[in-house]
Amino acid sequence: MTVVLTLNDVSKTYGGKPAVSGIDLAIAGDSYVSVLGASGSGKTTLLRLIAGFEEPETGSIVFEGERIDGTPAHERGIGFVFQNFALFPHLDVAGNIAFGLVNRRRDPVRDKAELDRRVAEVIRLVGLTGLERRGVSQISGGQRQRVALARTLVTRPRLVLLDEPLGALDAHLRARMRDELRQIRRSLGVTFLHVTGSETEALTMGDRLIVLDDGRIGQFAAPATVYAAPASPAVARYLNAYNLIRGSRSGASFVSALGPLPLAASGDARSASSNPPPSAPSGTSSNLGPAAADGVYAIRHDRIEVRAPESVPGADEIMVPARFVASEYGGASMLSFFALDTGQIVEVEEHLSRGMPLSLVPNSRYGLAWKRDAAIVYA
Ligand SMILES: Nc1ncnc2c1ncn2[C@@H]1O[C@H](COP(=O)(O)OP(=O)(O)OP(=O)(O)O)[C@@H](O)[C@H]1O
Repeated sequence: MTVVLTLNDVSKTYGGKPAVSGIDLAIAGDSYVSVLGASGSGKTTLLRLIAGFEEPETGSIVFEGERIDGTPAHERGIGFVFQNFALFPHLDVAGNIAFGLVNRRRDPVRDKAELDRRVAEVIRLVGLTGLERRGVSQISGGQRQRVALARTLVTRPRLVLLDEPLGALDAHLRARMRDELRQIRRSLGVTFLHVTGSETEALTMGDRLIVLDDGRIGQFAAPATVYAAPASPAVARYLNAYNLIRGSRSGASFVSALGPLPLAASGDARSASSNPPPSAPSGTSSNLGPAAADGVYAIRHDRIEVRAPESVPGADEIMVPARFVASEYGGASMLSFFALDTGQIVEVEEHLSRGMPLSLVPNSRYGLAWKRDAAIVYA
């Protein structure tokens, strides 16, 4: 792996409050890296530090072998695309794309033929052929997004920072642009560092996924690894795919307000006990049940099966009673909400390709069953 960007112990505070803290990171060349995290977790700050719009208070940033912290943004050779594309309204599509190449301080392109060739090349790449002379107010949101991308790519950066680039687009266009962004990146062999608040986008786009947790790196791994084995309850929470139950580990059980949840026999249990005890983030404790204990039991939405309340669980299973509240039909899957006897709401995702789920009656009681070894215990 060739490393294109390294951050060593990078920190930044605003008014004494940490925005990012002690970030260590090595990003491979020719890769797509997504950055996921809650609002305020430091995603934009991280990009601004790399771009050069902010300077770190500690640590160093190395890009293509050269230390760049302290270097002005326009001399770093790093491209960026932001959510509000900030195109020049008085210039047409080609004019917007050419602008940066003509006006950059280092190595401006003044030769008309060379300029036209490079602009045409990138217009073809992002699929804007035929729209070169349109004003940017006369094209669609998706096309404007492509102009913003083209304007960056035409300068041939080795690294492009994208801050919620698809945030302004409608759901259909967003899904299409995800695929296009991946293809464009691959064809150029550049590295994309893409910030998003959407777990779906983060999981589908990146070859690797960084989860930021309160200004620190919560996990940096392949999306499938993060999804299957989140490093902490905070990471699991951002994925929006796990039910989290608070309690503590006691021998072969996890003791919660629901009662003891037996754990898988040793060897099967997936435990994240090497992680520090999770802290209770303010304002979210109701998602975790009673706040008495310092451990967390995580069970993925799609690992739970809904059964008749009187059914008997297998020896390797757990079953808890719950009251059905409501369902959301999602096309390929059904998301159902159940209230446990503790009042905590649990989500169950059933893939409809596996057959039609039980037809559920609101306020009726059911059994929620899962394999003991499907749980992840942070304790
Ligand atoms: N210019 C600033 N002045 C003061 N505080 C700031 C500034 N920029 C960011 N912060 C604070 O730093 C922290 C990290 O902010 P940042 O914008 O990086 O988060 P984010 O993950 O990008 O959030 P969002 O998803 O809402 O855009 C937050 O607590 C934020 O309030």
